[in-house]
Amino acid sequence: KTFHWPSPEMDWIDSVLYEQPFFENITANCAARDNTTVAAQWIRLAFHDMSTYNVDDGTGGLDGSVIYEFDRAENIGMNRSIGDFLGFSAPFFSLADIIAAGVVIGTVSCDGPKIPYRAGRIDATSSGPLGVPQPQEDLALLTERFRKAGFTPSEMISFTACGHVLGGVTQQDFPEVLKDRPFVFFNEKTRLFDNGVVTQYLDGSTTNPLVVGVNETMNSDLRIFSSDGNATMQSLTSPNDFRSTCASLFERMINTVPRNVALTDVIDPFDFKVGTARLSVTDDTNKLVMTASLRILNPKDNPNREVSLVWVDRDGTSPCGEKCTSPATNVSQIGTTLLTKGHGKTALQYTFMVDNIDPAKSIAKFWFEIDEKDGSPKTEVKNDDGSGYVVEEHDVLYDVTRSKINFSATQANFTSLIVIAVKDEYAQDAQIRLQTFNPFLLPFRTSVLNATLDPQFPKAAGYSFFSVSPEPLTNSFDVYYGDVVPNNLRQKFGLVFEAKNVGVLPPS
Ligand code: HEM
Repeated sequence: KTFHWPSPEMDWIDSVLYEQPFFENITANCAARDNTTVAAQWIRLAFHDMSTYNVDDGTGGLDGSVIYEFDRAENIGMNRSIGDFLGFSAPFFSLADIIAAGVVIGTVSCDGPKIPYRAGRIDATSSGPLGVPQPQEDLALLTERFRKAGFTPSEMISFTACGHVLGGVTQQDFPEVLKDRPFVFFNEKTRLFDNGVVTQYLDGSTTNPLVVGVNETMNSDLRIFSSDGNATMQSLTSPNDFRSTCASLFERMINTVPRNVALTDVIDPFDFKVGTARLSVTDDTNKLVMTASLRILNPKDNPNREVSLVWVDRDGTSPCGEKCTSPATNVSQIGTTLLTKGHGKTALQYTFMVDNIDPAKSIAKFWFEIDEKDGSPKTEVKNDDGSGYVVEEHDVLYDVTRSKINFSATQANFTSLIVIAVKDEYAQDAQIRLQTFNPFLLPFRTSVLNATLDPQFPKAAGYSFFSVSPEPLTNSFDVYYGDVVPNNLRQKFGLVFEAKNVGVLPPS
């Protein structure tokens, strides 16, 4: 299981799911918030976003339209968690994709089952139709709402039971349901994922406010759970069956997308993952430097292992004898809860820095060698087709050595200066354009900016340096040489966080 490198798209999505602490930290260990849990808020948000689906014409579904629907009565309380989803998106990773990832990551953070994840959702640009089931509605209307969203009457029961495993009812949102307390969990015995919502309902001990509330009209869980004489609820008493039922219904929920949207294959953690190979110009030696990384899944415990990056230059030869070999400069254990608990895997990340690269010959291709130092043959990691990792671009580089990012004291804001190195022979009259992406403002913003020759950076190693400052909170960009058309794309998905110079924004 590996992608054909380079794929900045797969690299990024995989890292949000399996490597980065930032998103999962919000829900780590089934974190509590606003009386409930973050995971419960995320799952409810996804459900409400998905509820605009119309199975009859294949429109709506999980499409991020919820951001245009916060003022609806059916979405009361929904905007409490939307801020959690900002900052992770990219032109190929929509708000809807990260909301879907929230279901997968949130569920696992509360010890729930692993849910397969696909990306590729497309964000709506306006609100969808009404359609979220509400507690005061009668059984016929609730059943119709679930049918319209693609669920049978029996699935409606299981799905609602699974949805109401985590979290509960907030009085401020539903004063008709809760009269005398600020909040009640659907299952008061645990905040974690189990089937108490089913067993307590069946044995009569439940405190679920949508079952035993004083206001019968609002007891929608009771109406739904009992709608087939409890047959479906009785089929969910085995904890394992319940987990797998919920995993597949949550998977259906996050994969309910408009008919014209094609989701990717399931994105499981890759066995070997090669990160971005970033070439830039050193600031003092007139040479190039390249950083790269290799993640190994489920490595044996072996402190003697040696992992090297092997490379050849653009003459197809090697300036260091038979081949150039650079040992890893660092190794660290990485992995989110979704990787470790969800998939039962561990991972080691090896990072590399090749310096002193002759700019005239650069690096044409690299691969990795893993030597366990136990007499077994070395493992070569050479892309999915065995061809090695080919560095295509040498003339227009995202120069992370000169680029700079400035964070505000709280880290809530940041600006950047992005520097692009252009080979001198292409620099004269060059049109360097950045298509930038800001995933912190809703709806997300794309802009096209011109980078201009920057006199503060003298020519070096045969390159001239162009720079531009994107709007604050821009997290990523694509670099074009000429007009913004596919053929002119030179650097895909540069992250401003790769900039080597980190500064502080003056207080505003
Ligand atoms: C007839 C169907 C349903 C009705 C009428 C309904 C209604 C409600 C209500 C009134 C609340 C309390 C929200 C608040 O106080 O802010 C709630 C919470 C919740 N619902 Fe549902 N729900 C239904 C089905 C589902 C389904 C299918 C899911 C599936 C994912 C789901 C997920 C959740 C979650 C996770 C919470 C807890 C939110 C929190 O603690 O912040 N619900 N639901």
